[in-house]
Amino acid sequence: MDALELLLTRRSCAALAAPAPTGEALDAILTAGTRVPDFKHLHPYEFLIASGAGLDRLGALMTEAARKAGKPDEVIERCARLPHRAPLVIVVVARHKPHEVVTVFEQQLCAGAALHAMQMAAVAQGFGGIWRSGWLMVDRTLHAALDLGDQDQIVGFLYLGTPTTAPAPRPAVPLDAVVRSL
Ligand SMILES: Cc1cc2nc3c(=O)[nH]c(=O)nc-3n(C[C@H](O)[C@H](O)[C@H](O)COP(=O)(O)O)c2cc1C
Repeated sequence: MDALELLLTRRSCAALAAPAPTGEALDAILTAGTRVPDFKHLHPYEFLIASGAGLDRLGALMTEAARKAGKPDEVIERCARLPHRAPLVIVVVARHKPHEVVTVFEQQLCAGAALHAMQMAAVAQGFGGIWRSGWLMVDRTLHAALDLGDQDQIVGFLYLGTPTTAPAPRPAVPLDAVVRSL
């Protein structure tokens, strides 16, 4: 797919089924995540991959986080199923690298860019995906369970798989609503 066409027509897809990207396709996706703009090349990110039994493990950690957070029963019960909305979930983490110039925020932006680059690399290979967040993205119990430090931050859950429905084209944002000449 032409790069500009991909950028101008991209859609997320929440309706995802097997097969998930594996092997060389998955390697290309992960590599795309490492090709993003990265001030001082700190690679301030980590990609945690869950598929198969890994989805169950991630769901169990989310369930435990919901329990510890005192969430209502229906929220706790739903957590185990959350990761199973796609055959592959990549938890994208901003892994803080202490640096005298590059701030925590800049490192988080880099990790967010990595997430989107991976989503686009998946689409370019015929797969689909969606960037998800929610309260679990900022829950420190889940962070600790994933062996993340206090300065680390999950920036999103990238759900990937094969689209079961083709998303409709998205209405264009009028440029004059978001662009201003200085
Ligand atoms: C930081 C971030 C967090 C998001 N969290 C969610 C989410 O938890 N659930 C969801 O349905 N969409 C979420 N979205 C939006 C979807 O990723 C997607 O952009 C949206 O469904 C619109 O589809 P489109 O990308 O094709 O326009 C999030 C987007 C961003 C950038």
